[in-house]
Amino acid sequence: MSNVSGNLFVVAAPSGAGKSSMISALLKRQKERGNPDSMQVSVSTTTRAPRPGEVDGVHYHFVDEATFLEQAEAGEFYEWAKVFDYYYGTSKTVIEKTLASGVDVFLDIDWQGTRQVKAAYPGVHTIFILPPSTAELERRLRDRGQDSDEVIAKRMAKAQSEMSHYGDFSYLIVNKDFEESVDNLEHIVLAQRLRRAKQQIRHQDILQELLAE
Ligand SMILES: Nc1nc2c(ncn2[C@@H]2O[C@H](COP(=O)(O)OP(=O)(O)O)[C@@H](O)[C@H]2O)c(=O)[nH]1
Ligand SMILES: Nc1ncnc2c1ncn2[C@@H]1O[C@H](COP(=O)(O)OP(=O)(O)O)[C@@H](O)[C@H]1O
Repeated sequence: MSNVSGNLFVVAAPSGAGKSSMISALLKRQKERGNPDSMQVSVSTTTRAPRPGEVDGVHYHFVDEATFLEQAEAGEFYEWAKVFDYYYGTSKTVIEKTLASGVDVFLDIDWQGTRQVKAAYPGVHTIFILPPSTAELERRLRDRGQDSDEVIAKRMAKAQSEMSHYGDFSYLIVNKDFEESVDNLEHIVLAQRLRRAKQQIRHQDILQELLAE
């Protein structure tokens, strides 16, 4: 177990901008570099139905509304929000344990959840992903081939208001060229990891000096 705690990152975007693909590509790169355990994506709980190919416990913890509200009432979520008619929430204990073990954690959450996380954890690094245009966003949602026309229309209708929250975030990536966008995400993550490690090592030095009589 590392004595340097992990960094918390929020990656938000309008649906279809590419955030899940970018996070997966970053995790794959880390694995290929022999660093597979340095970062994790938090698995949220949701009342949305699984899409074809989505696995319970891997993509989401899929629960019914009564279960979700019970968990929310019991304070089990770090943050939660209603997005596109469904509830979504982040488990508190998993985040705390993972960060304490020195692993960076990614939250793929919306702007409402981001506000709650910023209030609870001011050290969080927040990243917003924009598509190059709204026409391209719609193309990506269609090409993903996972949602009905009705669902896509609903997501497109909300995209503009979601994108209006980009100013709440510390970093902005326009996901045009995919590999370039993953490079940008990786640079942010590695720079913050280095910064935190330096800070924590320095804190240990200071503490040693103070206690060294
Ligand atoms: N607040 C909050 N938002 C979440 C959580 N999990 C997912 N979301 C957001 O809910 C929205 C819809 O997610 P999803 O149904 O997987 O669709 P997708 O983003 O198009 O793949 C996205 O903006 C996600 O970032 C969560 O735990 N909390
Ligand atoms: N830079 C890009 N250029 C073209 N297609 C992309 C790019 N980034 C992501 N995509 C595609 O767009 C679709 C939506 O991406 P996804 O990661 O599921 O978005 P989100 O998680 O933000 O909803 C997927 O089919 C993905 O392969």
